Amino acid sequence: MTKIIEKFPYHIGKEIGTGAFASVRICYDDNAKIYAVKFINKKFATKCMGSNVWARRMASEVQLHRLCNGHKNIIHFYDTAENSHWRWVTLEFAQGGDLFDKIEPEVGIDEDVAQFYFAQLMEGISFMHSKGVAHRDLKPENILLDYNGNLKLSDFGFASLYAYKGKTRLLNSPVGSPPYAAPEITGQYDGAKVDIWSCGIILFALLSGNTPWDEAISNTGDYLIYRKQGERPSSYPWNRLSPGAYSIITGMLRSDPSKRFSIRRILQHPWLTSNTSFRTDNGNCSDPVALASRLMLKLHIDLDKPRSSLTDTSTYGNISMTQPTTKVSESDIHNHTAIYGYLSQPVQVNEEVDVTELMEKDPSLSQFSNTNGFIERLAGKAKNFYEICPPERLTRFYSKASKQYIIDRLYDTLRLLAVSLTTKHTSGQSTLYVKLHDKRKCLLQGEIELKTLGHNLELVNFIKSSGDPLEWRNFFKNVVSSLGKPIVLTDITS
Ligand SMILES: Nc1ncnc2c1ncn2[C@@H]1O[C@H](COP(=O)(O)OP(=O)(O)OP(=O)(O)O)[C@@H](O)[C@H]1O
Repeated sequence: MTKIIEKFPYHIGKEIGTGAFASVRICYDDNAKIYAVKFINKKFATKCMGSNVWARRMASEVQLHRLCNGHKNIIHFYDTAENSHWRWVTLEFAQGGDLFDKIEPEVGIDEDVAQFYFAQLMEGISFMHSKGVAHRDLKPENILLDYNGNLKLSDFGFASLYAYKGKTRLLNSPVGSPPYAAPEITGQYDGAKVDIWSCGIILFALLSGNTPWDEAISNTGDYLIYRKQGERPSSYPWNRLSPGAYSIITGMLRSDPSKRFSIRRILQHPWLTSNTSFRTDNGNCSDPVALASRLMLKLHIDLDKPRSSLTDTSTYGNISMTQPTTKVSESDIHNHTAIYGYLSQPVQVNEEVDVTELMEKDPSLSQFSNTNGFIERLAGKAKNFYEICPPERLTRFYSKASKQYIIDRLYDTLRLLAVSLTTKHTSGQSTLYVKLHDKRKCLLQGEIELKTLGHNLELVNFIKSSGDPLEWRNFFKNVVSSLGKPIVLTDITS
């Protein structure tokens, strides 16, 4: 691929994510070293935020991320530069994708796997706090994995310096995503304590596949019930947690920040110190293949069981605090090139793909199987995490139905789910751009890409561009369950 941006030092590959003002793409240098580069369209960011606010936010993100360089559970910051149109930030590429893409909604992951990831999360946060930096936007979108399945914290867009040279200060901007944000976020608050709250919600989501409430900033819904139960709930799903997990989570989710567990107390909690089955002495994963297999074996879509539809997706209000409402107009989202121009052009696919070999090695097929055989077979041959748990999103399926038939059925289903939708057809590929709100009323958007692989085989890929990966998987499950077995291939022989 050619260098097409003035002064840009890397070759540009495919888009791997988008944020409020950014398109994140894989890029590589002349030595084939890979990076994730976050491109910000300066004109667009300035228009939405005002030049002063944007310049200050950018400077702070870069400065604080650089300050937190040097920890194995934090994405490494390399460099930043700009030309007349673009500002770019060069980062370590988290090759394993989103951790929460590998987590089953409403189910979660096994407790020892959660202990492993939670310990890595707390080590990353503890390092940030030792530098005086609060992240303030901890949520599944910002928890990535490297090549070996180790956790990497990303996105310093809302980070803030709360301690410097022994002095601390209270913060006061209401940032974060409602399900993960601490109750005190609307007033003055201690930056370290709001991060601890968010990590408590993340641990709850790791173990149960859901967040405990829509938001804790008002005394309503499930949070109100939690408060009424003296923050010692005994109902489902709290009663599914082991005593140790219950103790650490409720200690982190104390509404009074002065009573909330400190990082020190969390790191010394017996629930965290007692089980180290996946950890080496330096905190990395001791058995990446076993870890990946355990994650994959929890993913399951039962095509014989009808699923309840997404909740009211037609309401377009109440967007996550992280997502400015002035963000991108509806037409901009569906016409991505309006904002990102040639950065968004689809990458070319290799037409000479060997379909049988591809399917035999594709772990995403295992989520439709009722047995563990597929993953056990892969694990028997695998040497690395990514051979079992691939970097590509697992929200995809194969089909032998005709492309037009799949598109028609997708249209029917998406209409029922009140998903906003536009379509683009190019040779050999059709793309449906979707935008909806998840059950927490946070924005979810991405594309459903249909690619003909030959041999009457279509690959249907649900690629999230922004939003909660757990909710994206929920959306995928709803659509796939509604399409059902005649369309979705459940194993390589069907
Ligand atoms: N270093 C990375 N390696 C791999 N993927 C990445 C990396 N950085 C970001 N991404 C992907 O791009 C997405 C958007 O990146 P990021 O959250 O940094 O953008 P943002 O503009 O700050 O987003 P937001 O609007 O949520 O604040 C992430 O959710 C992730 O899927």
